[in-house]
Amino acid sequence: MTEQSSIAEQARALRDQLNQYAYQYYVMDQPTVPDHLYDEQYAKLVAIEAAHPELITPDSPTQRVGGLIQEGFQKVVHDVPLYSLNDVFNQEEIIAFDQRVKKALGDQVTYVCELKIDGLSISLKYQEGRFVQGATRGDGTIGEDITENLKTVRSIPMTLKEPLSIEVRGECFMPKSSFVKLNTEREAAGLDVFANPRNAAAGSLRNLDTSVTAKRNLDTFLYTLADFGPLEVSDQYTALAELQKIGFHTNPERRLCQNVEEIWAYIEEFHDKRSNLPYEIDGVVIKVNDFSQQEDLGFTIKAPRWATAYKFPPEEAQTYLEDIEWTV
Ligand SMILES: NC(=O)c1cc2c(=O)c3cc(F)ccc3oc2nc1N
Repeated sequence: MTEQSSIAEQARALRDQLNQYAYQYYVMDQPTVPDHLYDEQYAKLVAIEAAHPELITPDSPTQRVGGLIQEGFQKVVHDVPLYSLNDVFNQEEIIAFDQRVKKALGDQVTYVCELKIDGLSISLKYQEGRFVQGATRGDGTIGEDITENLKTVRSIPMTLKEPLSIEVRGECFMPKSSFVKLNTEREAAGLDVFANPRNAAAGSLRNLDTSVTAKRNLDTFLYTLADFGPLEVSDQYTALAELQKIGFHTNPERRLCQNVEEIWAYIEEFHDKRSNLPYEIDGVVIKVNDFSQQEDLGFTIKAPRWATAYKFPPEEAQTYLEDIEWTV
């Protein structure tokens, strides 16, 4: 083997190892390697790439730091629209939703409940397993191309575990700890603070300087494929497991519910747990689990008939700010 190819081999091996560590850390929430070992291997890759820039690849972990100053954001037309959800606010409305669903489908319906992450809707496109485009939801049909910003979000895979050409949708959010740290720094620097993590995530993602995005510790939970074609999945619960298997961060609190009682128990459980979660939620999304049943129900002009979003009462607005000493 020549010197050059062994260097290229070293770079590829380091890249793959570091990307696998990142998958374990950001997607599986199971750190497998002490930070100093990660840092050592990262430094080796940086050194090789500095000496041999031609070996830098788009999925190298060294490309996550951003540094591109963009003029503006291009528009992206979503092939499959990103619909919004109809909101419900109490148990009676959930019972009515369940009755409408069963009127159309019969009694054999299973639901999947997911936490409603209070972030920014994003759509991610992959071609043969490589990340090619990321966009905001926008008005559901036209969004903004924020591909370069999303490349700095560590939980978004630059290459999938399988060479799939797919489009996935989910939420990009700022964890509460990152939000408090950011506002503390901004306060100390005499800058305006962000009102809530959702605004902070939006401001960080839609920043023309990607090195700013890279420093904001954004995270993601993906929850749906725009088309299920390439993956053999027939229901939402399985789809979430598949999304995780191919490389995406999914929210672990999802639960299959057989009836309104189980849905309501899930809602009460996470209403109580809400303030202890490391990210903000503003409710629970209830979905018919089976995809063929989702298809039977279809969509209205603006929302799916097979899903609804239960919103927590507003007066419980997040009060986690009280646990830090604000400089007076
Ligand atoms: N914020 C969320 O955590 C969240 C949001 C949506 C949607 O907006 C959504 C919109 C649709 F048209 C269909 C399914 C959806 O599923 C969703 N699932 C989630 N977990």
